[in-house]
Amino acid sequence: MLSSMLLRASGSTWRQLRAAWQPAFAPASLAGYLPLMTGCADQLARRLEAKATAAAGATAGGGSSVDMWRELGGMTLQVVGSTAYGVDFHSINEEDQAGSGSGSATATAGATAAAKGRGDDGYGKQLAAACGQIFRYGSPVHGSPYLRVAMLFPELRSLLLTLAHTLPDEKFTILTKARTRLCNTVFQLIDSWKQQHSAEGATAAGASSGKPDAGAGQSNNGVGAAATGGRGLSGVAPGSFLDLMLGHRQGGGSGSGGKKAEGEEGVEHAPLTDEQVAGQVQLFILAGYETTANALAFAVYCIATHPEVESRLLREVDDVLPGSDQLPGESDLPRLAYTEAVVNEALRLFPPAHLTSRVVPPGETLTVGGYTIPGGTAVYLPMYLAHRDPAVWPRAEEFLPERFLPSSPQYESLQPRGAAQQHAHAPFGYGSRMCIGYKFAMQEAKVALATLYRRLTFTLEPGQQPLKLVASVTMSPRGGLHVTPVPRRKL
Ligand code: HEM
Repeated sequence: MLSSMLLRASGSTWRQLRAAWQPAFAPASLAGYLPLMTGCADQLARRLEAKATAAAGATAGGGSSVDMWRELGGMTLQVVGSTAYGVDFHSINEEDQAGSGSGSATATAGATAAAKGRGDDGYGKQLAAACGQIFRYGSPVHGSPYLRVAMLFPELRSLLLTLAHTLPDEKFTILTKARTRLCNTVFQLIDSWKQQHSAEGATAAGASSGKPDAGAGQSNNGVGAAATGGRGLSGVAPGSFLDLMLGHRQGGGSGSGGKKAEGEEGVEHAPLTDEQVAGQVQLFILAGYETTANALAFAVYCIATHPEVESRLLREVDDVLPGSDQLPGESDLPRLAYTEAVVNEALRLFPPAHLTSRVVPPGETLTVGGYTIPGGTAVYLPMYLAHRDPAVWPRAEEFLPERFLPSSPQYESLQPRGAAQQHAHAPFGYGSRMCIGYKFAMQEAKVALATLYRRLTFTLEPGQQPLKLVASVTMSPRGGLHVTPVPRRKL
């Protein structure tokens, strides 16, 4: 499954996969995900608010410390997991299930109810459990020693994998079992999707063998139903990433899944196989869960250490969302300009994807800073360092969201300088391999901050400043981010 993922693909396979991904990030699809994003953030906000209030009542004046990085991880996993598979992922702490449903009809609560009604609750739990084990035991830090050695010596990777499969240790066994469970569950979902669509008169046969399912178009446009919990007979919600992928391979018919990618007009790609579809859905979660959680945790840290930024953010949030239970809607997004600037500036100082790479095309050379690099060489681009380069960024080490706020009087004086100016801010990379999910991530981060800060502020626990970092595939706060949530209003 891993070998068929967009991230690892190249050449025409990469173009084929990238085209299949595009519809999931079209404006209509993003608008459809919005209620799920705000619903999950609201669920987390209410849980933290209730926890803080209970703790303050128990010990007069005392608060309740939480690891905000972990909490945000539960929320972003719930968002990408539910969006990806179209089933409720149950990854925000179970405690809040009771508390969340009452105040607002959150999308998640709706999806949960729908899932229970349809008996597909089990899918979400199975997928979430398998993903959890894959994240843990697939990482070089917590996983098998084989993975650590493979990270140090990438050229030995295939040999080490063969060895690991022949003589597996306990952690590798857990990882392979979790991957098998995940694959089986996804294939069940794909089969049920096919059954539903063939029951609707479509021809769903042949895709696994690589044959197009021509003419099996779905009639609904699907967008938004993933978020509202409306779902087809199959248990896969229309408008979810899985639904869009399956629709895409049916030759342009299904929902927004049939749209061609930008610049792809006239280009025909072979339909994706079941295995390729399953691989993309898994990558959607892998790529979108921890990166966005880290970005949000870094933003919370930056806000907590800059009271003037916090005051301005709260003013904007209160202005845009004046109603006591109001969640951000599509028309509110352009009005959350300062919130977006806060996310961008946090991404500059703390880019979760701190490093990316390119390979100089074989047979060509690349000249950088007076050095000539031969073809076939891997070149690493350290975004963390580039984002703090004082030759490029005025007041490089300071947290100043006004850099990203054109209406601010400080804007001009804070812009990056020199030849690198155009790509100086690159938390999502650049060029044709730029992060395909960046609009999804920015929308989620922005509405999550607005929804959380509408109810709460966060005070850092002693010892959290300066922030300690750990960098592996992504960069995250070392040991989490420990804060006390402070409710903004009396309950
Ligand atoms: C704050 C959150 C995120 C950050 C910081 C981030 C960052 C990045 C970076 C730096 C790259 C490599 C770009 C390059 O080499 O030029 C990348 C690639 C990618 N990202 Fe993201 N990402 C985030 C969220 C997401 C989300 C939410 C998704 C999907 C739902 C996603 C899916 C992908 C995929 C599929 C690729 C590979 C694209 C390709 O190779 O064509 N990312 N991301």
